[in-house]
Amino acid sequence: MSLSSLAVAGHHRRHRASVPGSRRHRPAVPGSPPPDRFSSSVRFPAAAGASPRGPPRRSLCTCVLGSGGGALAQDAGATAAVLAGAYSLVFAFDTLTKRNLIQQSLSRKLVHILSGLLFMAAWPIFSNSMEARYFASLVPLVNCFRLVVNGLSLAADEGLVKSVTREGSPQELLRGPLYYVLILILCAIVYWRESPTGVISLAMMCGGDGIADIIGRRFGSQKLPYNHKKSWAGSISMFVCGFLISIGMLCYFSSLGYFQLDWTMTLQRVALVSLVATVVESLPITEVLDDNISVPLSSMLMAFWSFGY
Ligand SMILES: Nc1ccn([C@@H]2O[C@H](COP(=O)(O)OP(=O)(O)OP(=O)(O)O)[C@@H](O)[C@H]2O)c(=O)n1
Ligand SMILES: C/C(=C\CO)CCC[C@H](C)CCC[C@H](C)CCCC(C)C
Repeated sequence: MSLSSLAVAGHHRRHRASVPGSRRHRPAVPGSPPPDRFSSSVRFPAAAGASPRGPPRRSLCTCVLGSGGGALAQDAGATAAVLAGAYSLVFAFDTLTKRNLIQQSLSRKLVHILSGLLFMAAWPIFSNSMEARYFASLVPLVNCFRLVVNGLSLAADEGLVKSVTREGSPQELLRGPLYYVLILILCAIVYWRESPTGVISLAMMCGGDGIADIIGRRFGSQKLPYNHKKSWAGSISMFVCGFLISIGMLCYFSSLGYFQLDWTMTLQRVALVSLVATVVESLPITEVLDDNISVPLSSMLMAFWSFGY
């Protein structure tokens, strides 16, 4: 069964399992679109296993591990692989920073951009079991513990501190980076591959906010009238790149069959979410509320209102 067929089958299994009357419960009448406040915005495939591409094929995992390759083995392997990727990413940028090949501030932002987007891009390698999202959330959870242990100076991972902090002080790990991984856990568990809300929220936090910093620091001479710490260049780049990265990730998950969207409506909705997140990020509230909280939460609220799930 291909990834997309797995997604379709798994998706419908979850839908049948959802509680009647809950937002996620939809009558499993083959072919009928789910009741949705936005009517034609979302389409779910007709029936479990009835992949638009014909009879389901064996999954990659089943082919590799044999017919006994279970969801548990697949999820355990995927968790180990993504965790190794997380450590490798931080190690790579620590090495680049140590060799003075990139500045520490750029290293931090590239880790900010790549970590969450690559984590999200890895979601399809997990199985279609109900437990898959919890396996995936183990990766940011392990990094959460890593940040706390080093932030409290109970351990000394110099590479981590250098590649993800602004000034190199361990206590910094307990703010932006910690909020960041907590948002990853939240989106993986609450939204997973079933909702555009989580995908868009992470795209805005990782892609939009990260690029706003890179562009704003470099080209942000024209400051915003209500916040002289932020600039038009940074905010415009956040809106444009946040929009494009959100659409790109939605295309990615849609192409694998996790959801089918009415793209005319989706482009409008994502533009609205990107505008709201950009305005929130531009506000002079960073001292009170970190961007790694305000940007994803405002995106979540707007996306959930727009898409309805
Ligand atoms: N809309 C924006 C966002 C950021 N910036 C530039 O990027 C810098 C850092 O932006 P900020 O969002 O405060 O970064 P943080 O999320 O706090 O990350 P870091 O801790 O690395 O600063 C700002 O001082 C500013 O120079 C900008 O010009 N316009
Ligand atoms: C610098 C950061 C935030 C400040 O705005 C990002 C901190 C990133 C964490 C230290 C590491 C997070 C790793 C991800 C949970 C998993 C990435 C896996 C992927 C395959 C690389």
